[in-house]
Amino acid sequence: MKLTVVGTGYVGLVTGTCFAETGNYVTCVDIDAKKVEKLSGGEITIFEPGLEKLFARNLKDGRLTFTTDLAAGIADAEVIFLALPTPPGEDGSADLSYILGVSDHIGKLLKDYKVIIDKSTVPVGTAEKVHAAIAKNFSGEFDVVSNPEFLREGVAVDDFMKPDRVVIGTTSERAKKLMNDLYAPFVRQGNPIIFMDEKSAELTKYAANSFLATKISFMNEIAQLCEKMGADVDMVRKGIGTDERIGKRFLFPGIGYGGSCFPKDVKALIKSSKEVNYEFKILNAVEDVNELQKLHLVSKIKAYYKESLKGKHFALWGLAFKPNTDDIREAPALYIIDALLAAGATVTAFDPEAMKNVQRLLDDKIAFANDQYSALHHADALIIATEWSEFRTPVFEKLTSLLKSKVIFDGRNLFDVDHVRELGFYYESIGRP
Ligand SMILES: NC(=O)c1ccc[n+]([C@@H]2O[C@H](COP(=O)([O-])OP(=O)(O)OC[C@H]3O[C@@H](n4cnc5c(N)ncnc54)[C@H](O)[C@@H]3O)[C@@H](O)[C@H]2O)c1
Ligand SMILES: O=c1ccn([C@@H]2O[C@H](COP(=O)(O)OP(=O)(O)O[C@H]3O[C@H](CO)[C@@H](O)[C@H](O)[C@H]3O)[C@@H](O)[C@H]2O)c(=O)[nH]1
Repeated sequence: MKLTVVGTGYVGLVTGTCFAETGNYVTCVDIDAKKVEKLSGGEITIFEPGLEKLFARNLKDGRLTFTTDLAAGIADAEVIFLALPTPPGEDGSADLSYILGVSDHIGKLLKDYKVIIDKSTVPVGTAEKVHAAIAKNFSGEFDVVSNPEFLREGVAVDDFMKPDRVVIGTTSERAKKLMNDLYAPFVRQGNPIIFMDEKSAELTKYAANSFLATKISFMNEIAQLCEKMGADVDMVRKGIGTDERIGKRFLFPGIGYGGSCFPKDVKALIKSSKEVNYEFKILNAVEDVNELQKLHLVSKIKAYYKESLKGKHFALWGLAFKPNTDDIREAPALYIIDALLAAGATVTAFDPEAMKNVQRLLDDKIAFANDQYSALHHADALIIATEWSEFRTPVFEKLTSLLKSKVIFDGRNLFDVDHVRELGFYYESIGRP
C-alpha cells in the first residue's frame, strides 16, 4: 500500500518506518526542511533503540522517502496519517492548529478517495473538525479515522510492531477494511484490533494516559505515607502488584511523571471535561500530587543541609524524562535543577543521551560531564534523576573517592538501602526507610 505520514517527530518516524518495514511505500512529510534533509540523507533525528536499523534498511530499499512538499507527498497515497504536535495551549487544552491547518491544506489537494488518520493525541470531536476542514474544499468521498498511538519512547519499535492492541475509530466500512489490511501484520492472537466510533477512540487515548498517570500519582502518595509511617514502598508495591486486578506495572514511585505525553494529556482531559461542565476531580489531584512530587527530592536535600544550599555543588545523574531516550520534555530533572540553582547551588550533570538537548536549553547554567564518574568531582552529594541501567550498578569505591561526602539522594530507588548504608553512605530514596 502507498501511504503518507505527515509529521516526522517520534510518532511519525516510528509509524512511517514500521509501516515501510511491513512492505508499504511510505512518504513522510515535514515542514522542517533541515529535518527532511537529514532524514533523506540517512541521518536519524531521534534516539530510539532499534529504530535506526529499520530506518536505514527501508530508506535504502526505497520504501521510505521524505519531503517537505505535502502535495507531492500525498499524491499517490491511499492513506494519510497525521502525526502532528498537539501541545497544550495556554489554558491546558490541546492546540489543534497543526492538525486543522494541515487538514485544510489536504482538502485543497485531494482529488480522489483517501483515508485521513489522526495518529496524534486529540480531544473528542477532532475527527469531526478534521472532516469539516477537509470538506470545506473537497466535495468528493473521503474518510477520517481516529487511530491513537500508544507507543512508549525508548521501546517504541516493539510497542508499534507488537502492540497490546490497535484502536481504530471509524464507522466507515471502506476505511475499516483498509485499516484492517494495514495493521494485519502487527496484530497477534489475543492482541486485537478494536474497532469503535471516532469519539470513543479519541477518548480511549486520554483515558489510557490519565489512568497510568493516576497509578503513578497514587503510588507517589503511598510513598509519602511510607516515609511518614516507616513502611517500605518497595514491599507495598510488591504486595499490591501481585494482585492481578492491580498489576505490577506503573507502580514505581519517583520524582513525578514527565515526558511529552502524560503532563499534557492529563491537562487536556481536565480541560475537555470542564468544557462539558464536568469537574474531573481525580485528575486535578493527580496533577497536584505530581507537581509536589517533582520537588520532593529537593525538599529532602534542603532538609539535610538545614535549608541552606548556597555554595553546595551537586552531581546529577540523569536528565532525560526516562531512560533510553534523549527526550527532556517535562523531565523532572529540569525542575530539580531549577530549584537547586534558585537556592544558590551548582550542578554538574551526566546523561548518556540527553545532554545535548539540555545544553541547548540551559546553556552554561550547569556543567556537563563526559561520564557518570567525572560528574562526581568535588560534589557534596550525588542526585539520581533517571534510572539509566548504567546507574544501577556503579562502582561504589569510585563514588567514595570522588565525592566530597558520601551522600546520595536517589529519586528512582536504584540501590539496596541496607547495602549502600553498610558502605557508609548517607542514602535517601523515595518511600523507603
Ligand atoms: N512522543 C510520544 O511518545 C507519543 C506517543 C503517542 C502519541 N503521541 C502524540 O502524537 C503526536 C505527535 O507527537 P510527537 O512526539 O511525534 O511530536 P513531535 O513534536 O516530536 O513531532 C511533530 C513533527 O511534526 C512536524 N510538523 C509541525 N507542523 C507541521 C506541518 N504543518 N506539516 C508537516 N509537519 C509538521 C514537526 O516539524 C515535527 O517534526 C502528539 O499528539 C502526541 O501527543 C506522542
Ligand atoms: O511506574 C512508573 C512508570 C512511569 N513513570 C514515569 O512516567 C512518565 C512516562 O513514562 P512512560 O509511560 O514510560 O513514557 P512515555 O514514552 O511518555 O509513554 C506514555 O505516553 C505515550 C504518549 O501518549 C503513550 O503512547 C504511552 O502509552 C505512555 O506510556 C516518565 O516520566 C516515567 O518516569 C513513573 O514515575 N513510574
